[in-house]
Amino acid sequence: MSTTPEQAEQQNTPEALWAAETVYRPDLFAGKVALVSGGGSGIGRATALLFARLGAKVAICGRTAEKLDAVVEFARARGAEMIAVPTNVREPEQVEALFARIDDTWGRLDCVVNNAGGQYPQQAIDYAPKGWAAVINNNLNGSWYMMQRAAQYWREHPLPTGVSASIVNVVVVTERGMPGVAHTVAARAGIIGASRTVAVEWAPLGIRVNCVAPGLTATEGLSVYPPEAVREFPLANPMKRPGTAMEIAEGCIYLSASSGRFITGEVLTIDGGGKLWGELWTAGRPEYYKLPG
Ligand SMILES: CCCCCCC/C=C/C(=O)SCCNC(=O)CCNC(=O)[C@H](O)C(C)(C)COP(=O)(O)OP(=O)(O)OC[C@H]1O[C@@H](n2cnc3c(N)ncnc32)[C@H](O)[C@@H]1OP(=O)(O)O
Ligand SMILES: NC(=O)C1=CN([C@@H]2O[C@H](COP(=O)(O)OP(=O)(O)OC[C@H]3O[C@@H](n4cnc5c(N)ncnc54)[C@H](OP(=O)(O)O)[C@@H]3O)[C@@H](O)[C@H]2O)C=CC1
Repeated sequence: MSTTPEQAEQQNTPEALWAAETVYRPDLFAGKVALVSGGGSGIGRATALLFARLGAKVAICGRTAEKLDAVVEFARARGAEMIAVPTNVREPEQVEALFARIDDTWGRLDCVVNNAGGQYPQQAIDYAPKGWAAVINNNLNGSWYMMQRAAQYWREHPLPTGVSASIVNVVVVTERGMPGVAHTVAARAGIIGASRTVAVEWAPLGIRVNCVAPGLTATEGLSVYPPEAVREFPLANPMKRPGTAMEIAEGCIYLSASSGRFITGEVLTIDGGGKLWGELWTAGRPEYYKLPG
């Protein structure tokens, strides 16, 4: 990769993220509360720290308490208000407890970035039913439980007139084939479809619902991909580099902030042009598709 794993790791440290340049003004989210799932690492951590830098009170969730605690400790040491709520988004009762904790702590919620997710690379023809179900449960059902609970929260606790609530679902690019991850493409296409429909149903509640579709992004999440796939990842887009967690975070902020106030039901693709050109073999390139020489 033109961005090496070491460079990606350096860009993704909390220190580097906190110091990274941003176009946004520091009080953009003053008085507002944001929830970021999967906030203990990668894109979720970058988004949570950016919300915090811009004045939001932030709740982060994920399954691993240690990862969340490290982010919270870092942010609090810099004056931010942040809480960690260990949560498996696949479990509706844990999602319920998460929203109760936010309500008890701040009595308000403005923005949800529904970023938690994951999959594993394998040729689709070999997926075990349990593996397909795990990915669908994580990325379709888990994301849905979070969206639905957020909407219920805003139905019970409407924001002041003129202030919209925002849900941003982090998905994948679904317009093109993505060999090796058909299960996640299916799950995320479901979330995109649901988002377009509830963007209409929930507009009367003042809720905007959008998606961000990252292209290949250098995070610790890429460690599950085989080395031959990772070597080819620069071929995934015409810019011939992976995106950074900060580049995806800034897109999530754009849709969450007042900059997104007339945008709902949309998918913002941040992929360096990858859906227009490039090759992505997440489980390695099969013999049939090997290039001559
Ligand atoms: C446009 C460009 C897009 C680029 C896309 C490609 C790049 C994308 C990158 C990312 O999204 S990285 C960020 C996300 N991080 C991850 O994906 C890593 C985490 N992944 C996981 O945690 C798992 O994949 C999971 C399935 C989501 C975890 O669920 P769970 O804990 O319930 O699963 P397991 O108990 O581990 O496994 C259940 C079941 O799943 C099958 N399975 C799991 N891993 C594999 C594997 N590596 N190979 C084949 N099959 C797998 C298997 O059936 C498991 O059952 P058992 O065999 O264990 O009984
Ligand atoms: N990096 C990339 O190239 C791309 C990433 N994406 C998507 O972006 C999102 C962030 O990925 P990225 O930052 O790269 O990778 P990470 O693996 O760093 O982030 C995924 C986060 O989600 C959390 N998570 C996973 N499953 C659950 C669950 N069931 N409940 C709660 N939290 C969960 C993980 O924490 P824990 O394991 O502790 O629960 C982790 O913090 C994911 O949805 C990913 O699929 C989409 C396209 C490309």
